[in-house]
Amino acid sequence: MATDSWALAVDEQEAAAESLGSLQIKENEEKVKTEANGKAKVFHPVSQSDQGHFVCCYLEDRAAQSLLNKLIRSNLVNTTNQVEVLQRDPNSPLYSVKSFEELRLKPQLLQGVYAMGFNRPSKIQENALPMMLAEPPQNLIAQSQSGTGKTAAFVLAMLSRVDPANKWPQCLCVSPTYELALQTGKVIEQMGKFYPEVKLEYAIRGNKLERGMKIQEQIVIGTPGTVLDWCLKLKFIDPKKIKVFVLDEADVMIATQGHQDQSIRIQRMLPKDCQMLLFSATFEDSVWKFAQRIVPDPNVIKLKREEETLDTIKQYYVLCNNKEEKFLALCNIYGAITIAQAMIFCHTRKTAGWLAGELSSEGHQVALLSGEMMVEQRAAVIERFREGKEKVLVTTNVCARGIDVEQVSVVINFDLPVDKDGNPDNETYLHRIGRTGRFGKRGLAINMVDSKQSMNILNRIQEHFKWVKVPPHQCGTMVRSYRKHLVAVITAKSGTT
Ligand SMILES: Nc1ncnc2c1ncn2[C@@H]1O[C@H](COP(=O)(O)OP(=O)(O)OP(=O)(O)O)[C@@H](O)[C@H]1O
Repeated sequence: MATDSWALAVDEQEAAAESLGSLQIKENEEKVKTEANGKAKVFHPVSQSDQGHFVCCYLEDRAAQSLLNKLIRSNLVNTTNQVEVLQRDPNSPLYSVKSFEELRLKPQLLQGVYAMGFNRPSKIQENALPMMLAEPPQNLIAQSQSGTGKTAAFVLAMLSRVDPANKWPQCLCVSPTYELALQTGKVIEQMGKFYPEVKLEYAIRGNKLERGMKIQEQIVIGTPGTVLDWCLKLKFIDPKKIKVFVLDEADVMIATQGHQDQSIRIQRMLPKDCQMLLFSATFEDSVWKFAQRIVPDPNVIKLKREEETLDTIKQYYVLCNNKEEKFLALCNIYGAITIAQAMIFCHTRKTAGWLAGELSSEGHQVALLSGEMMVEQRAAVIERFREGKEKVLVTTNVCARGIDVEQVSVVINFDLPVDKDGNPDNETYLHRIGRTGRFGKRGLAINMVDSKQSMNILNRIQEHFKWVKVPPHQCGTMVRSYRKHLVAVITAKSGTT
């Protein structure tokens, strides 16, 4: 396919974008005429019902597209002290009053934290750590936005609680997937680098230990099935000696039937006074209630619905008619902006496979990750992506949660997330877009809308999170001033042959 009309030099794009007046942003209007680069253009708006209360920008020529490119680019540029600025803003989830020293961490752990390049704790770290380290130990159910440092928070709690003189597992951390368990394990290794007496074991598929042995490592991280086997069948771990039990991505561990059974069976084997720590970026109401029932007398850190999304992630949607147009729109986006790394989410393995093939034939370095792959293969794909060997990761929901790759600047919902009944999956939406905009970085989330039904899903997601309605005449300035939750339309038809 040709994207030559997108291959404008940056200067040319900027110059065209300066013709601000030529861009028309209208709502509920049947036809918008505009003049750009001296050419008259007719724009065909989507139907009024499609628009809902999103702001629509009709961008069907170079000048208009260039403006959009500029706006998008300006969203992706990070000022050098962005994180520091956010950490001083009381409204930011990265804000903290205290320093790591004031959190009274062991000197070895402080060294580890600083070696990882952390300067100050985030809000969740500042609030949760004193609760997790208090005596006597207290249970905690904690919610904080994606990429705000929950993992680091519970890892520091585990490393602080273990007694390195005791050579048996004392902290057990359960993650929903193999690759997340590996990722969290890496954080434990990095943070514990100056505390070598504390050792870690992975309870994940493929890690075969000799029958009859007892684990000596103080921290065990794993997936629920293997952890259960190691406690119950293989008796590698004595669950009665566990002091801290962490459920990462706790809502999915509770909401998914298989995970719930296994997690509850593990929990029942633990001593009554074992400290329970539950973390996630999202907790659907029913799951939250259930969590409070299974965790005795918990401290609670909960976000308001409107706080769940990050200001630093800008959201757009693209109107298309079918799968092929969605692909075209994707190519246009690639032709228009420089994307460090992107994650593209599809509903089925079949679509993911098709899309990865199409993108590869367009010359993109693409990795494909889906549920039917062996877990070791999946972990290898993520590792290559993390190392930047591939720039695009096409995946299904299997990768929606937790994966932390700093360079991901764009998340694309090729298909919007829906549950098995076809209703919007609000939680998965947040987790997916949270793969970008990690710890103060700016990110873009672009949703492909290809039917009335998918528009309806997007509208319901917007309503669920109480996102702000953007007055159309303010659209351009809103993008510039980074107002919250802007959702604009880029039409799919631009730049096609
Ligand atoms: N205090 C800090 N200062 C600087 N960077 C930090 C700090 N805490 C965590 N980070 C970094 O921020 C990124 C996101 O952190 P982390 O993965 O812990 O977030 P999370 O809240 O667990 O995300 P998710 O909800 O997606 O699981 C990581 O790369 C981590 O190294």
